[in-house]
Amino acid sequence: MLRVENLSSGYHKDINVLNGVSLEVKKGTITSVLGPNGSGKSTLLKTIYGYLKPFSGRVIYNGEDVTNLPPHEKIKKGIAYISQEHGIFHSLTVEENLKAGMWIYRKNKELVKEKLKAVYDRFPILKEKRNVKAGFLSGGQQKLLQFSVALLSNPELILVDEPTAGLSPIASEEVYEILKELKREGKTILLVEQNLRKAIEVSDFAYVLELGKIRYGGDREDFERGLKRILSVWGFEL
Ligand SMILES: Nc1ncnc2c1ncn2[C@@H]1O[C@H](COP(=O)(O)OP(=O)(O)OP(=O)(O)O)[C@@H](O)[C@H]1O
Repeated sequence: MLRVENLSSGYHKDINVLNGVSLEVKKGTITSVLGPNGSGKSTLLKTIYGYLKPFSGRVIYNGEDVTNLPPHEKIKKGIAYISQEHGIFHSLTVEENLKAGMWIYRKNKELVKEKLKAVYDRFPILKEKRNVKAGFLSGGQQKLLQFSVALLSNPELILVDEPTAGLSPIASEEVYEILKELKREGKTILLVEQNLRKAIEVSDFAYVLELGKIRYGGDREDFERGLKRILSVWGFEL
């Protein structure tokens, strides 16, 4: 579904954060990108989504070269992005955030109502808090709202950047459950996650990124062999 070919990218000309990254995300899978802090995981998602223009390389989505499409065009193609911190407006209520996310459907009142109902059926807590400003929600509830806004466009592929960063263990568990549920619904997920044990548990494939290069890639059985050793070199326990 998604193929990243030899992607190089960064924030300043001449300073590469990604140095020729290649990877593949198969339809219906959860694929993780793991790696130490600063290895370029977030930069990779931002480049795939179009927030950053790559220096070289290509992003192929469903056979089409989408390398230079900006984010709003990526959404139309069926790609969504859930960033670490952004994506919701703290001064707007839950419902206002959802409505803002449905701006393009605003004239179709029935559709807006239907989509709101779908969100509230999936996450009843958001219905309960629909008139609360997003900034007053707990970290876990804000994450649910972020997922809900991203899902409004009915994406096929969701890029998710460290969804459990700063969350309590209980809220994190809820996020992993959402990821598994989305996979069961047929969505494809490219995940950057700090909790290696959990990332591997929910993933079909994983790649290890180090200093802007893919050092390793494999499926869950491979994790047990090579990957465990690589991760232990960084001092991570699995
Ligand atoms: N907006 C920015 N401007 C300049 N440099 C940046 C910017 N964002 C990240 N970088 C640099 O790019 C490199 C990779 O950062 P990135 O956030 O992609 O890493 P990461 O693997 O996601 O790390 P973490 O796990 O800490 O989030 C780092 O050296 C970082 O300092």
